[in-house]
Amino acid sequence: MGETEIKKGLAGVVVDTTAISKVNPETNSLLYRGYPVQELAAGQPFEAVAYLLWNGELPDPEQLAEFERRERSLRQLAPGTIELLDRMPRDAHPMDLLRTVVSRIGALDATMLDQASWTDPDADLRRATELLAQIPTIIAAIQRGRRGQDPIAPREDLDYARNFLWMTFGELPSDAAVDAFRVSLILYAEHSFNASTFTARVIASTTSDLYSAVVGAIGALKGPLHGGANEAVMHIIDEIGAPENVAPWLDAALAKKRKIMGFGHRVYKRGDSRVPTMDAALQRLFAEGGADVAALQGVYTELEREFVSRKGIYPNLDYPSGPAYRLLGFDTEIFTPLFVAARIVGWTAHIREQAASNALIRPLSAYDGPDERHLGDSLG
Ligand SMILES: CC(=O)SCCNC(=O)CCNC(=O)[C@H](O)C(C)(C)COP(=O)(O)OP(=O)(O)OC[C@H]1O[C@@H](n2cnc3c(N)ncnc32)[C@H](O)[C@@H]1OP(=O)(O)O
Ligand SMILES: O=C([O-])CC(=O)C(=O)O
Repeated sequence: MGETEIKKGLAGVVVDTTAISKVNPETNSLLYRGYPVQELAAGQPFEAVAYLLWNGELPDPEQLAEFERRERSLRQLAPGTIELLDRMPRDAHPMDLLRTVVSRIGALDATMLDQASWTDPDADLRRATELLAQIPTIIAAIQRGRRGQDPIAPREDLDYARNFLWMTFGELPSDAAVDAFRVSLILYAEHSFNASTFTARVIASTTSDLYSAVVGAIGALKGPLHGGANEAVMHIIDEIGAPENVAPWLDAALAKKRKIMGFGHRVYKRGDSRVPTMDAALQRLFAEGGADVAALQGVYTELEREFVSRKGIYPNLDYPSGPAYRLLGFDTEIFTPLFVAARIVGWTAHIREQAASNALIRPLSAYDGPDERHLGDSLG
C-alpha cells in the first residue's frame, strides 16, 4: 500500500463544510446555526428548533404559528399505512417497520415520477415537513400495535411533543415528562457529520431523492454503535438489574471486551456536550418516582460512576435518553425510532445543504487483495 495513509472509519477527516451545526470537542459545545443547544433546550419548542435548522434563523411568532399550523395539518397517514403495518410481523423491529413505511411514503409521492424534482429545494422542504409530521404518527401506531392496541388519531390542538405522547399512550403525562421528551428531541435533532447524516449526504450526493437518503439514514442509525445505543443501554441496565450487580457485571463484561453501550464517542473524548442537559431532565423524571424507579436510578448512577472511574470513557446522549424513554413508558425497541423522529430534522437539513453545493461523494481505497492473476494461470 506504499505511503498511502489510511484513515480507517474516516476518523479525523474533514470532508466538507456545513453551516447547520458545530460540534466542538475542545469547548465541549454544540451549536445549532450558532445557538448553544442548551439555550435552545431550555425553553424553545421542538418545532422552533426544526424551523431554525431548516431555515437558518429562529422563527418570529408569526412564522412559528404558521409552521406549527402546517405541521399539525400534515400528521395524518396516507390510506393503507396501518394495513401495511398490520401485514408485517408484529414483532419485527420497529426500525425495520419505520424504514419500510418511510420508503412507501416516497413511492406514494407523485413528484418522484419527475426526476427533475428529486433535488428541488422547495419540494424537499415540503417532503421534510411531511416526514416530520408523519413519523410520530407511524411510531405511535407501531408502539400501540406491539401492545395489541388500535392507533389513536393525531390531534391538531396539541403541539408536536404532546400530540406524539397522546397518540402513543392515549393520555398526557406530567409537565415534567412532556418537557423531558421535548428536551430529548431538541438534543437529538442534529449532530453534524455523524454516520447516519453522512449516509444521507452520500445518497443525496448521487442526486438521488430525499426519501432514499432518509431510508438509508434510518438503516445507519439502527446500528448499536450509533443510534441503536439508546436501546442497547436499556438492555444493559435491565441485564444488570440492581446497583450492587454493577461492579461484578462490569468485571465480566470488560473481561470479554464487551463495549459498554451509551459510553464513548468518536468526536467528544471528554464528555458529550448534550449529556448534562438530558441528565437533568432524567433526574426530574426520577424525582417523580413510580414503579421500578429506584432500581433504574441506582443502576444508571452506579454504572456511570464505576465505568468512568475505571476507563475514563464518558456517557454519550444515548445513556440518559434510554432510561428517560423507559420512564415515559415507551418499549425499549421504540427508543431508536424516537431518535429518528428528532433526527429527521438534521438529516433533511443536510440533504438540502448537500444538494445546494453538491459533489459526488466517492473516496478512494487502497487495494490489498491478491496481485494481478489470470484465469489461465491456475491451469498450470
Ligand atoms: C448518538 C450516538 O450515536 S453516540 C454513540 C453511541 N454508541 C455507543 O454508545 C456504543 C458504545 N461506544 C462505542 O462503541 C465507541 O465509543 C464509539 C463507536 C461510539 C466511538 O468509537 P471510536 O471513536 O471508533 O473509538 P474506539 O471504538 O476506537 O474506542 C477507543 C478505545 O476506547 C474503547 N471504548 C470506546 N468506547 C467504549 C465503550 N463504550 N465500552 C468499552 N470500551 C470502549 C475502545 O475499546 C478502544 O479501546 P482500545 O484502544 O483499547 O482498543
Ligand atoms: O456524532 C456522532 O458521531 C454520533 C452522535 O452523537 C449523534 O449522531 O448524535
